[in-house]
Amino acid sequence: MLEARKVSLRLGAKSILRDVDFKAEPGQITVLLGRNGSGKTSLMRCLAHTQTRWSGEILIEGQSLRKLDAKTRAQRIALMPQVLPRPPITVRTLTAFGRQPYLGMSGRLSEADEQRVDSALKQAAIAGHAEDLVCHCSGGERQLAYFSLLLAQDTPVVLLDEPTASLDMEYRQVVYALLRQMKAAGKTVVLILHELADALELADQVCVMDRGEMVFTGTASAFLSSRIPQSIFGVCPKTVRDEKGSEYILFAPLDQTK
Ligand SMILES: Nc1ncnc2c1ncn2[C@@H]1O[C@H](COP(=O)(O)OP(=O)(O)OP(=O)(O)O)[C@@H](O)[C@H]1O
Repeated sequence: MLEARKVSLRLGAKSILRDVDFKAEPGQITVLLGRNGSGKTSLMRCLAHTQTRWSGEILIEGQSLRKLDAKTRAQRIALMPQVLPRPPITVRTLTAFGRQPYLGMSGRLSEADEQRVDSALKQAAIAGHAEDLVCHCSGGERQLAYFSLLLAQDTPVVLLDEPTASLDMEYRQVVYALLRQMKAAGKTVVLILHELADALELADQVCVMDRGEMVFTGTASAFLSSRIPQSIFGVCPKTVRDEKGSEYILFAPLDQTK
């Protein structure tokens, strides 16, 4: 469980977040939506404490985020950032970094750590590239390599900032399946997405930010019956049914719906 109470962030003269309340539950996928520049990444960075200049309160499993030391924090919360570095290290070495918060004085991976690295590589469907350099991976492979790192870190809370950006349909489905596995494992999963239809399909909870404020929190169906699609995203949801009777949500730009 991850909770933010009245979180605000000022950077210089700019007010980036204002009194944001946010709650994400274990065993659920919470999707954070909003237009470009609405404050999603800033909020996620505060939640992971990679941005430390926030005020208010953030609780992780009931404990104040500020009171946790860096090692404990890394055992509780993992962040996959929007921009993924391309270091000249292998995918296996990258994944092994996920075990760092658990290493003892020797700094060496135990047998159990090595097994966790192997299982994370397999789970993220990237074991076949374990010895490839991250800097030589394709965009999709790199995304899966960082998923493998996230899995190896074994935290109850995972935060992902646009984990499917630049991925093709096939890789996107792999990532969505991994997110569902994390949810089934009881993790608190929070992600930022721009694809509304995908977001609604995945989300147990939808949160919408606008100009640094949280303007909507609810289920996908509450989102669809609200004015948010029109007022924030300028689109109108339409339900279409295929010949087998399966329903899909499409979003038409407002000026095409008149
Ligand atoms: N370090 C900074 N200094 C000043 N302004 C910043 C800083 N970081 C972010 N901002 C501003 O904060 C606002 C919110 O940015 P943020 O990256 O959180 O938005 P976002 O909703 O994640 O956008 P996107 O969907 O484009 O990734 C933007 O106006 C951005 O310019």
